Amino acid sequence: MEIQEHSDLVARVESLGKSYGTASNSVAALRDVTIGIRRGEFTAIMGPSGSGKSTLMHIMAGLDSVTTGRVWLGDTEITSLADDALTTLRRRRVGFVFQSFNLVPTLDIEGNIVLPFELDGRRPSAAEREWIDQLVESLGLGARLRHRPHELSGGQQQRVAIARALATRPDLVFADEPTGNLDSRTSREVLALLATASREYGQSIAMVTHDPIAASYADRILFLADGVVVRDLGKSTAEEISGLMLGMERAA
Ligand SMILES: Nc1ncnc2c1ncn2[C@@H]1O[C@H](COP(=O)(O)OP(=O)(O)OP(=O)(O)O)[C@@H](O)[C@H]1O
Repeated sequence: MEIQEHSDLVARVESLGKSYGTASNSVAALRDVTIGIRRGEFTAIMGPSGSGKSTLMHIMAGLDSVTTGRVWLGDTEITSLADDALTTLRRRRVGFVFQSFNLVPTLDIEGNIVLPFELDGRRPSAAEREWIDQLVESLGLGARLRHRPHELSGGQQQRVAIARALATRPDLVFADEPTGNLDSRTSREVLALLATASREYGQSIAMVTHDPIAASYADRILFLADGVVVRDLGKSTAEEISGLMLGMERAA
């Protein structure tokens, strides 16, 4: 039965192809990709520039359309959902953490963290409020709730973005180079927070990264090359990941 086979997957794509441009001038960003993101895991997506990482992430998050193939978020096939249904689904079931933090500058930290609820036209329930308070506490943001994003350091801003992404307990958090703008010490803190969210709260996370150290925090590492998944690794050290990347570059 399809549902049982895939019940441990929080997102999956089947025979996914994505091309940009016109027929005569077409770029194949993804070619016949079939892959699932496992529930409760922290998955890193790696690969050289132009290998299709962002395209895969955007399609799985319902931010971009497919050329061929099918996409599911949980049990919902999103491939043919109308825009408004997709927007609602994304708001309720997906969280995002970006390299550039993407906080709303005019809102204070509290306002940024509860924004996903506001956008969904509601306020957090008592249980959700408790969860948010717990997140704020564990991310060390308690003293900052009335501050604006520009008053915080980069690492603090990214912690706010993580709190916002986790606040609705989404099925899946997508993190796009979440440490790209942070120094190495702050990067490690942010990565440790993501790993903790996955380990302790069962949060599923898919993170695009170029950085072997960042990927070493993940439970699983998918490597893309030329629009195809070429390796699917379990937890690995930064050295193992670097070695593999070097080998792939030499083979290319
Ligand atoms: N909107 C677009 N229009 C045309 N081509 C695109 C578009 N977006 C991506 N591409 C092409 O698709 C391919 C895959 O791009 P993608 O951004 O997914 O790669 P990536 O692995 O995320 O790269 P990077 O690590 O540099 O961000 C590339 O050849 C890219 O030029």
